[in-house]
Amino acid sequence: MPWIQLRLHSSSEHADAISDLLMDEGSVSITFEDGKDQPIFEPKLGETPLWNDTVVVALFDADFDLAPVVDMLKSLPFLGSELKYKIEQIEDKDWVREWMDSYHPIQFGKRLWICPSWREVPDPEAVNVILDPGLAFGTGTHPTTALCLEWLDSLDLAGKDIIDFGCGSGILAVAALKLGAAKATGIDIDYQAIDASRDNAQRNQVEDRLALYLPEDQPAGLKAEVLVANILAGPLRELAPLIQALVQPGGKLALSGLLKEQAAEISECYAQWFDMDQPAHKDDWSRLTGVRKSL
Ligand SMILES: C[S@@+](CC[C@H](N)C(=O)[O-])C[C@H]1O[C@@H](n2cnc3c(N)ncnc32)[C@H](O)[C@@H]1O
Repeated sequence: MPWIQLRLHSSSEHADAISDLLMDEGSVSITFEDGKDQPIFEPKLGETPLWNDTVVVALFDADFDLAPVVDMLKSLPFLGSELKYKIEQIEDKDWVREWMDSYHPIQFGKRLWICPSWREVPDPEAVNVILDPGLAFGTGTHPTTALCLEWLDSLDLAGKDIIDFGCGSGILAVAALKLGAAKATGIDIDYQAIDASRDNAQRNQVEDRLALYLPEDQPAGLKAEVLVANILAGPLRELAPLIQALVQPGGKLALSGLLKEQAAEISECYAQWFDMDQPAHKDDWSRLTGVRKSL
């Protein structure tokens, strides 16, 4: 069945109220979009922050008369006759099929592939991680994850233990295990990430070598030979004393999730414990690596 879609510009303050009114009027679905390019990094758990310029997108059945709805919106004091809106016909599509079609196997470095379960594995001899997009962050399509996967592929992980700090979907821990790591520990503040990591480890038959913890449950004295953390510059800075203590002397560190302009500051911060390398870049993002000094 085709649909009609009403798009209108609003603010973070009024978007929820408009959404409720449009649902009352008969909209079958509402989504919010960024009206300008204002990325929202790392919302706190339980928070759903909106953009200053939020576009409310409401979907209606194709035969729905939108004129009274637009009149109602124009009568709202916070929208008024200046209301910026657009009405579009939406052709009917198999949206699930469309979404699935947009995911393909991706190669990272020389040996590693991340493959959605519904695709054929391009190279059965490669190190293949089967992973479907889900609620937790980490499919490999984001440059910050890609930088970590390329780094893991470049290491000799055979027999090593690794910590994936901020494990999200578990993609890095599972990839490390499939690349030969003996055991991995995933840590995340989000229950959904712990569940997703467990599911992805099971799908890849490495669950017996993956331990998962919320930070408060993490064992005392935990240390590993390799640590990877893809969690944005703010937490990397704040958690530096904690993160450095998780790496054994001579152990390897990779930090990702920082923008190019943040790399020098974060590198300097970790240089008190690690011999830091030059950053690697992908798009606007940087990855820092280093080796733990024997302090
Ligand atoms: C950008 S995602 C990275 C996911 C995955 N490791 C990847 O590389 O795609 C960051 C993850 O770090 C988690 N996180 C954020 N702050 C954290 C903290 N203080 N301690 C542990 N995990 C944290 C988030 O819940 C999220 O799952």
